[in-house]
Amino acid sequence: METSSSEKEKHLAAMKAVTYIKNGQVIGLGTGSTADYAIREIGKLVQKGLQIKAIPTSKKTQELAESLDIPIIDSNSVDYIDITIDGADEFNEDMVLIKGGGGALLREKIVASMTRKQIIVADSSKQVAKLGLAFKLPIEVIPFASNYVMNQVRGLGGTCDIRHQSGKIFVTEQGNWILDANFGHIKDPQSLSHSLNKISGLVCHGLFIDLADIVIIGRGNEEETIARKLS
Ligand SMILES: O=C[C@H](O)[C@H](O)[C@H](O)COP(=O)(O)O
Repeated sequence: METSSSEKEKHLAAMKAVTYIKNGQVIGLGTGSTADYAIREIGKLVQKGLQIKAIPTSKKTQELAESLDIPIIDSNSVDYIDITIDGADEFNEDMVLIKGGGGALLREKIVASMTRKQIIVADSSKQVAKLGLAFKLPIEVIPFASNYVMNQVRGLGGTCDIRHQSGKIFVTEQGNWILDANFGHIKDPQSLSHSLNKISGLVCHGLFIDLADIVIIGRGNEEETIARKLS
């Protein structure tokens, strides 16, 4: 499975993250290659007797969890989630994230909002001094509104492309489209988030602000933990 140093770093971060899980908790399962390492580790712990219930953030994650016999529950059956372990495409020193590279940002943001302790796992390449330069900001839109939203994004100083996959428009699990928006260096994520949230037809954007409680970064042969607040 581990083919490169970044895979090793993802694995290290994921292994550390699962140590936060306690018996009886409701666990949010993120989406992506880093979250997958944590899900596989949770599967091993479940086989050894750990009792948890899990809420997946995508069909792919649900399928992986089910294949490992991790019990799945409906997101509407609980009022909160104890711990979620998820990845990120970028994060900065303020623990502001860009997510959505895999197109799962909407369910990921809902799950993060329901979560008491959101743990982000990442390899060291995801840590950036300037958000938005290396990775474009994913924006989920209702297809009917895509041209309108693109014009509004232009008005905010960004350019964007409709995401394609295998020559076709990428459709999210909610039936929406993703715009990958380039704002250059996102100097004021709060302000941009606020402006984006006001656009009709824009369902969700990939800026996660004040949602991460802990970021665990794999760095070489070790992992490093950054915590936003004590709990
Ligand atoms: O939509 C996808 C998610 O936001 C992922 O958590 C993000 O893209 C990071 O994925 P990976 O761990 O594969 O780099």
